[in-house]
Amino acid sequence: MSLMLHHVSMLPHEAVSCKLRLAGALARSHSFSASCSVTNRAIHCTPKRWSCSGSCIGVSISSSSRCNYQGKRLVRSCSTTSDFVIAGDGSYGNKQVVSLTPRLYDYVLKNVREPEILRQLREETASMRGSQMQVSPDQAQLLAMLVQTLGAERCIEVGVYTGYSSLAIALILQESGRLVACERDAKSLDIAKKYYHLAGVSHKVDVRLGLAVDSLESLILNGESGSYDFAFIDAEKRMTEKYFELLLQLVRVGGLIVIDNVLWHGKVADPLVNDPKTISIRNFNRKLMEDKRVSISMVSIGDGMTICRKR
Ligand SMILES: C[S@@+](CC[C@H](N)C(=O)[O-])C[C@H]1O[C@@H](n2cnc3c(N)ncnc32)[C@H](O)[C@@H]1O
Repeated sequence: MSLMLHHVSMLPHEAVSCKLRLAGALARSHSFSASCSVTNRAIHCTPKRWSCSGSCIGVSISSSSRCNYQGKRLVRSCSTTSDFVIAGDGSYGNKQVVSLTPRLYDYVLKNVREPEILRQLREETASMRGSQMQVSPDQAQLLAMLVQTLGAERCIEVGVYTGYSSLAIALILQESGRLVACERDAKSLDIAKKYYHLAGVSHKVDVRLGLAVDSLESLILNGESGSYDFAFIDAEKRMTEKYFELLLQLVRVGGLIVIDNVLWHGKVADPLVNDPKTISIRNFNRKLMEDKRVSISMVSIGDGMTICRKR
């Protein structure tokens, strides 16, 4: 199955640029790669594995010539400035939401005030196995902003890896602040600890090596329920609901619990993807929608984060 778009109104270099954008868009929205070619009048895109059924993509070459594919209204523009999407549900009108392209994301990253020590940690981690696990600089900045805005003193992180998000939090915490950092992998924790030391924040971080559930349960047993202001969940995805329940006990009313990877590379929205991790994230997102114990805001930053405020 392939997608063909007419581009009679485009200049040759625009068509080539559009071809690249389409291949990227298809790859991003469906988690697989697509090969595209440009002919005189059309761009042909052939995904290597077409997993799109009920909700498919439409693509617009310019704002005036829009191509709806299989009757749905999710639109990607190949304008030279930006891509955008429109909700498939017509009740949202024609509200256009900007969609990140590599160029636009580079722009976002250029507008992140990343502390030098975080940049060093990110660069050291970049060559390591699992480097894609660390939160993005824009996510880390948002986490730090939430902690600062909340005036948080007591924080918990579940899933430290080499410490990028925990260091961002520790850096913004007041001197009297404390971050309980839960991680089961000693090797990656060693790197995190090295950077806490280099950044002069070791005294703010209480590292807990071991299974996060055990660490959280020990905090509860220690009588610390309701005493934390902020928590960030970024560990084993099938355990997210368990972490959330424990953290809901540990966080005070008005405190925040932020959950990472709620969009799971877009797989949560693809009914044909039903692996255990995707199902568990999808189920968790659905439950959270109904959970009256928290106010929620799902934010499409990084791989998607949901911010929950305990009521
Ligand atoms: C996505 S990474 C965390 C990335 C980190 N927040 C950052 O920004 O660099 C997930 C981490 O959770 C850890 N992890 C997974 N399951 C865990 C568990 N049951 N208990 C503690 N840590 C766990 C993994 O070892 C891994 O380092």
